[in-house]
Amino acid sequence: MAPELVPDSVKPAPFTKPVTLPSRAYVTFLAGDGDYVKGVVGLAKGLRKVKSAYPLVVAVLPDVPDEHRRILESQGCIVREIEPVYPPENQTQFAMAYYVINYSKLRIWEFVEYGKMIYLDGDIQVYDNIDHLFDLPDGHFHAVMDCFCEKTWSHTPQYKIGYCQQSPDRVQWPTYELGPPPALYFNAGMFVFEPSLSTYDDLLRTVQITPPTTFAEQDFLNMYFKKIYKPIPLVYNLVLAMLWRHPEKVELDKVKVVHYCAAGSKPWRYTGKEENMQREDIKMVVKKWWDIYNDESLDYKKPIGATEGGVDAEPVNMQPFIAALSEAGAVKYVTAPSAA
Ligand SMILES: O=c1ccn([C@@H]2O[C@H](COP(=O)(O)OP(=O)(O)O)[C@@H](O)[C@H]2O)c(=O)[nH]1
Ligand SMILES: OC[C@H]1O[C@H](O[C@@H]2[C@@H](O)[C@H](O)[C@@H](O)[C@H](O)[C@@H]2O)[C@H](O)[C@@H](O)[C@H]1O
Ligand SMILES: [Mn+2]
Repeated sequence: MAPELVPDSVKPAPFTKPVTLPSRAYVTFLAGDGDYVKGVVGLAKGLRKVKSAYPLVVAVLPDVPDEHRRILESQGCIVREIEPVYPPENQTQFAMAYYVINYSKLRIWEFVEYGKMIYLDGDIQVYDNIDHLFDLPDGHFHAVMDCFCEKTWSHTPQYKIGYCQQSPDRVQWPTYELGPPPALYFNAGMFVFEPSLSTYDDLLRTVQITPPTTFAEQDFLNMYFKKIYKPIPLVYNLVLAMLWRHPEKVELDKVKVVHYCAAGSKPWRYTGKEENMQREDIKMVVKKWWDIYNDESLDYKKPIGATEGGVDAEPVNMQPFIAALSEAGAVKYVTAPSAA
């Protein structure tokens, strides 16, 4: 029977009405029964390593198997099933055929039990605490600007003339011939947003009347939030192509969030064979990802005495804890009357 702890330094605090702050959480998206679940496990462990104060919610499609959901719950994730969102019938050639399923990300606007959320792709890793981003002003859509220089953009006028918003002076946008330059455009692998049922309903209504385009929900979100989009520094979402497309803008040791979206850079599938994948900086960030993924000290441990596991919760052995405290002389404890 665990003795009752009665720290003699504790005085009952004067009763104050608890202040309930709108809750906050990170959220990611998982589809399919493939290996992206490794990305989400890595993300959960990375957020733990940087001591984030907020949970990670995982919006899973129905095709995510129970075994993967259990793995995520065992890593402390909050697993929420969502229904897919499909764009209207279309002949569009998405940059990647599987992008069609990424419209399902829009379901996260329905998570209104949270006042503010930070969305992170499953192929993202967080290497420094970014909890302060939750304090960004409401009423905007905060995300990092994308880069137009990869072949995936070859269908666009900006790619054809070599213009990129990351280095607008490198090739000037020919306003006379082409009109105003494209609006600032964000990468949809990471963004700060406020869930809202009215926005959610409007998003779903609007997506059904918007012809799909190459970058699927990323293009759609850029169009939808164009008026309130606020760029945040690149350290919050390093799209890896920036390393070879705009190296002068990247200080790798200052980067807080790495987005493994360059072709061949997904750590759990890394072979090093694709273009740019033999770069020393790429090999270093892939190793950093694996170091976290393989670090068992970062696995989730149920809080002491947590019973959320119900009847199967492991009885917690309090003795070492009490011994350490009593050695420190911090606590005088009395044995609670036996319940037996
Ligand atoms: O088979 C898939 C493909 C994508 N995703 C999710 O959708 C996000 C967006 O896809 P991806 O990151 O591959 O796009 P990229 O950023 O590489 O263009 C991923 O990070 C995952 O969170 C997934 O769970 N399973
Ligand atoms: O479904 C569309 C996807 O579009 C984006 O990926 C692209 C984009 O970043 C391009 O700029 C890169 O060239 C490309 O490599 C990369 O895959 C988002 O990262 C992803 O979350 C998702 O929205
Ligand atoms: Mn991604």
